[in-house]
Amino acid sequence: MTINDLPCGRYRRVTIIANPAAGSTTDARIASMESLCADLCEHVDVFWTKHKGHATDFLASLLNQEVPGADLPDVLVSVGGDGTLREVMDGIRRSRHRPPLIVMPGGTGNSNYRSLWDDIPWETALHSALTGGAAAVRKLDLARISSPERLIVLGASTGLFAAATAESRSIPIPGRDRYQEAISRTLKNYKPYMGRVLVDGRVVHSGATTLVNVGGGRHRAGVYNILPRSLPDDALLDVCVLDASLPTRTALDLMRTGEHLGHPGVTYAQGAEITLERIDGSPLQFETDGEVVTSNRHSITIKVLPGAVPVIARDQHQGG
Ligand SMILES: Nc1ncnc2c1ncn2[C@@H]1O[C@H](COP(=O)(O)OP(=O)(O)OP(=O)(O)O)[C@@H](O)[C@H]1O
Repeated sequence: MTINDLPCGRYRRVTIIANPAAGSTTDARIASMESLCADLCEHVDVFWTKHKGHATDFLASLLNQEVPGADLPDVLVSVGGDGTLREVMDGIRRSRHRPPLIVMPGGTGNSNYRSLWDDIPWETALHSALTGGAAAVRKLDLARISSPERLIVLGASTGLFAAATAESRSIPIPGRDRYQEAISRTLKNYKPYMGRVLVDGRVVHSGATTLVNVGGGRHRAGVYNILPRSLPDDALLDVCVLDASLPTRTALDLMRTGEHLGHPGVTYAQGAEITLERIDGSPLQFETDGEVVTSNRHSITIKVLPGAVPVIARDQHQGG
């Protein structure tokens, strides 16, 4: 069979990378995805990760093969949550051969999926991505922090969001409701911290800080459109700071529709390098892509990696 004989004529060989430990990645869902791919492509491989970091190692080895004529995938599918996606993107970024990536939901918050596909049913998104109907390849910006080096796909946050991410790990509720519950529990005793935010070296905020979110993706926790101006491929990071002058519950309600912008107590900016500092002597608690990072640091600097990985996203879609 040649590529022109295929039902879609677009991709020949697909590799699905699935994390069995992610919130909603089940055998049944992977079997359905494999079957849809098999209808549209000649060859489908499924790789189940066995441990943390496995997806990165697997892809860095698969996509760096030098064997002439090696049967490399010409499209990849990531199934898991935001942590899985970060590991997949890290593997692609380290590779010579970089096929486009289709992001499928299989996690808890699935914010990246929402940013790229507007939460349409995954069957529709996967079909569009494989056939090219209403979908396009875009070179997604990523970000990184150093010491230790860490890739960021969706975003990083401090304050309330970082504390709620830590809280969420012990809550046995599936899906996005877990983060809602974590935020409610965290809010009961939450105290803002004294912080400063610099964008490309310019101070945009200094004082009592409820949370800072940098991305990346428009949504966090799957439901908060905290960075409504974020574009996936504009070579800029967006940052939103919520200070203590706006009641937090009001701010969270407004964030669901992105209407928090312009309110007193909300600072929004864009740049290539964002520094988040805690200035009251305590360590800065932060998370990246849904994972709390334990450190004694008082500041982190996040730098954009423009156009780092090709992803297939909904066409005409502006989401970040
Ligand atoms: N086979 C495995 N067993 C255990 N952990 C794994 C395995 N493969 C990957 N992991 C780790 O599982 C963690 C959780 O995955 P992920 O973040 O994708 O899911 P989630 O937490 O349910 O989703 P979300 O980010 O949407 O909240 C990641 O940190 C990843 O490194």
